[in-house]
Amino acid sequence: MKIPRLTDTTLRDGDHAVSHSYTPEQVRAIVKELDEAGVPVIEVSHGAGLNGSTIQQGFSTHSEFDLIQVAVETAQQAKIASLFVPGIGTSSELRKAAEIGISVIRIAVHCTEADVTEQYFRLAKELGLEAVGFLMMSHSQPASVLAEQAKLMESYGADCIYVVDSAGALVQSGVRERVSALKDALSIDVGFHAHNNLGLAIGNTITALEAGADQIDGTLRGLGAGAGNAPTEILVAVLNKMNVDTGVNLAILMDAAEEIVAPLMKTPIVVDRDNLSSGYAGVYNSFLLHVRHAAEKFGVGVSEIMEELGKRNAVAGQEDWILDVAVELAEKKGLKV
Ligand SMILES: CC[C@H](O)CC(=O)C(=O)O
Ligand SMILES: [Mn+2]
Repeated sequence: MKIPRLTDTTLRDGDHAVSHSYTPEQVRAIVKELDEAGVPVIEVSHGAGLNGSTIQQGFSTHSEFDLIQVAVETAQQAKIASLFVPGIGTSSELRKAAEIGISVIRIAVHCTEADVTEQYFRLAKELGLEAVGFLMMSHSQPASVLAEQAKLMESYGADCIYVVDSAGALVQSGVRERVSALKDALSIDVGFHAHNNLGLAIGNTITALEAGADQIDGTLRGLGAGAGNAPTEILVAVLNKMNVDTGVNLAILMDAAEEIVAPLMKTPIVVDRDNLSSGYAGVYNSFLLHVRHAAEKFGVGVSEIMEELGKRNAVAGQEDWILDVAVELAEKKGLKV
């Protein structure tokens, strides 16, 4: 197995889990430890990417550009990355983040919408950035479709394409097929980003590496959206046991996870019934809060609503389906709506 490049996204995916409340002091403390540990890439931005601080995505307590600036100033060896979702972010935020000093931009779209990324890959390359494609909700399409989408991104100038298991819905065979298909189709790096809704974040990441992935993601203590991500410290521990030397200092990561990140958690990151339902149904975790409200209001189960949304292939932006589904389920049960 080759030595993967590790990106820690505690300060981006983890931003969802702390309700966008990171402070400059917290960013400084986390970047300092990750950098000293030797983590090569550290991602910092609103959880939904640059310019995500809105009523729809949730307002941030501090300007993400201030947080990115702190990260750039603190890191001695690590590259600072940001996430960019076309439609949420615009060229102007991408330019500003590049000016502040990020080195890597990760451009994320639903996994059938690669065609909207062309202008942003081209701009990223003009700005001298490393550009990574992020195919979100990769469980929802077969490997062949992902490979076509990834090839489009490669043609726009991407340096790496990630299979992103946004809903934590993939099992190991699904990861293997998808990563292998991208490895066969592309001549650039392939990455894998896990969520833990089925309890498989670490196992799936190792499977991705066995299938040839070059880059992987983690977050300290698994802090991330939904059931969280693959914990960076556990990934390094497991890779050490497998004699894959990432060069990252495990002791520093364990201390940072325990002493800096664990105290930030409002609730522990666990695979509870609701997170498991969302992963099992393959529904993105941003639906969960609204599904919980609808379930309570109409007297139906969260898992029943999730199952139906999964059957309808709901993707981010279709949250308005939740009420229709809850009402239909309640009516079927003869409940008053
Ligand atoms: C809204 C962006 C999203 O959180 C990206 C990501 O990490 C994922 O899809 O898992
Ligand atoms: Mn994620």
